Amino acid sequence: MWAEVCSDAGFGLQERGFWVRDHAVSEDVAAEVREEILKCHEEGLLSQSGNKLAVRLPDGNRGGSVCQKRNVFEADLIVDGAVNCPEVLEKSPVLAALLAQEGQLRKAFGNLGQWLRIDRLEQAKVQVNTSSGGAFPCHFDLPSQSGQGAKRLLTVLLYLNPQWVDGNGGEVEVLPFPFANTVLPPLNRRFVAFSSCTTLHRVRPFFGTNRVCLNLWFEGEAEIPFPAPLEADRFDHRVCNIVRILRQRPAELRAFCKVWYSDTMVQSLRDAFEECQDLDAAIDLHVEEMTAIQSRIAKTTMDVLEECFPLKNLQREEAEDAEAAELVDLFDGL
Ligand SMILES: O=C(O)CCC(=O)C(=O)O
Ligand SMILES: [Fe+2]
Repeated sequence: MWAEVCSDAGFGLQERGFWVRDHAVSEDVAAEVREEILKCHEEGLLSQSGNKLAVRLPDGNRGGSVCQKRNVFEADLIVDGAVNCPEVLEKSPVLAALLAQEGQLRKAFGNLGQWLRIDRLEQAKVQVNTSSGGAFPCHFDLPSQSGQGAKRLLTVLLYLNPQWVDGNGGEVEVLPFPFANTVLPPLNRRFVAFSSCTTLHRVRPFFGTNRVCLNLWFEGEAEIPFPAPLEADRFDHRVCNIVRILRQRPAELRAFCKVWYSDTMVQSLRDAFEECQDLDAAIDLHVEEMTAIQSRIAKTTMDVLEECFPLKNLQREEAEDAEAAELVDLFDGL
């Protein structure tokens, strides 16, 4: 049921940590799965989605407070590798068959090379954003029990939105530092895969009717670091050095992203949650933590990154320069 994962996936995943493929399932499968998920939603089998926002508690400790996301409904079908919501799967035979074939995906990702092995489908979720701003704040898909044993590696999203048009919003925005932010419309049959623990992403506010998607989280092993170090001959060598260090230490990369994407993170929190005390407390804590991290980053590092962001391929830049020079020649004689 799943289309082949082609070889350019390996390149995208290793270099940028994400990869996009259209036509990932057939038109018929997409239509049937969408219908099944919407029917389950109509029958009340999906519940409103919440996030635990990190806040500073009155006793000074760091704690969590659950806030509901506006107009986002979901059901976890598989949790820790086991069926969690049998009532949704019983009513959704095509979705159940698609999930039963997740091994095809694992095998296809495994065929990308020795550097990647996907072991099991750890979690699966269906989700409906029902307009009027359903959004997700910037986040990483960290496993809930982020202890030693947790091996969550790859997030896969499948969008089922045949009516989506420009202006509906609900795009997933991937922030694959140090490359440019990538805004991906949730197009029907589109499949987006990324490294779960190192790819910052958010969902922009949605204003259409019923944005449907299937979320899969896979466990596995990848050559470390994942994504890989940048190829030194293709990019600015100073950025390659900084990125190599950050990618080797995913927790540092995530901390760095709090600084680099600070404004986007704050805006995404405001987009996803109603104005409330907990939201203000979460933003205050973000600013506090961001400021502490910022003080640990050397000014020269920030200067280099600011000069080069978003990172461009050196060869392509040279080709663009040559093209621009040709144009100058062309117009010189006029
Ligand atoms: O709705 C989407 O496009 C992605 C949702 C997401 O990021 C999540 O559930 O972790
Ligand atoms: Fe996510």
